[in-house]
Amino acid sequence: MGASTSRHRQCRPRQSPINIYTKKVRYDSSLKPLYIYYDPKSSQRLVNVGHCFNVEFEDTNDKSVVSDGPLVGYYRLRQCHFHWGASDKDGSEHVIDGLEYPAELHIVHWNAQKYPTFDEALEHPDGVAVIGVLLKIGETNPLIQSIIDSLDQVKEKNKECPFTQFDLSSLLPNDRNYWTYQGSLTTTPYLECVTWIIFQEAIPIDSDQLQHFRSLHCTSEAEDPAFILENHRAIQPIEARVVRSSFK
Ligand SMILES: COc1ccc(N2C[C@H](O)c3cc(S(N)(=O)=O)sc3S2(=O)=O)cc1
Ligand SMILES: [Zn+2]
Repeated sequence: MGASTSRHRQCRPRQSPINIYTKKVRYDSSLKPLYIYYDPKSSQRLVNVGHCFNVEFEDTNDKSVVSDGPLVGYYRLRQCHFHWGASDKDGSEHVIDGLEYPAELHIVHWNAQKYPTFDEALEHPDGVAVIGVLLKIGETNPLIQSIIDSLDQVKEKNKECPFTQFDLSSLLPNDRNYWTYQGSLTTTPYLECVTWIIFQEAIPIDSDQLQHFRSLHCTSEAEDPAFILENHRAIQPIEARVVRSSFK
């Protein structure tokens, strides 16, 4: 192994996303069920950030949180966003036994019990918790349609619009079995601060709804238009990590 490779391997040992190879997952009976409460009054706005769109939530209080599961303390809801592909053949970031899903929802929380601000939490290995929900092609998803109906207002990069009363908890799968591992942000600066919690059950989206995501612009109003055709990062080496499951 060359010096640069070994240096690379040593300095970024917990990158995301990864392929979850279910035969190598370790069932952990000490993993508790997740406690998730999202108050629809926490949702504030929809923002086109250039590489995706975020639903942003009020995170100056503890009205919307996740706790228990693999977590110590509670983590405050901050934003959720999606990753997708240029076609329905791929688009998820996490891959299950080599199977790529057409999209993936990320629900981002930060450790407000331990750290004073989100920016501070980003600097710590237990600072952020992201719930990942895989999406599969199926029936029209009414919750996602409520977002799509507002996407025209944020077509270009840096545009935002009010987005209130969004019931994010209705987007979660009924089955709460999950995998968990220590990883990173999947966008720059790839900070290794994330406890990943990936639900085993996928939720439905229809192909037309996904096509709407691809119509968003990665360019601002002042630039020649270009589209966010895809925004999923390639899988990363698992290194010395073990993925744990809450189920057998
Ligand atoms: C260093 O400054 C910052 C670092 C990160 C961020 N965020 C936006 C990122 O796009 C991003 C991507 C996340 S993902 N795909 O779930 O791993 S989570 C997340 S974020 O909300 O933390 C903002 C400022
Ligand atoms: Zn993401």
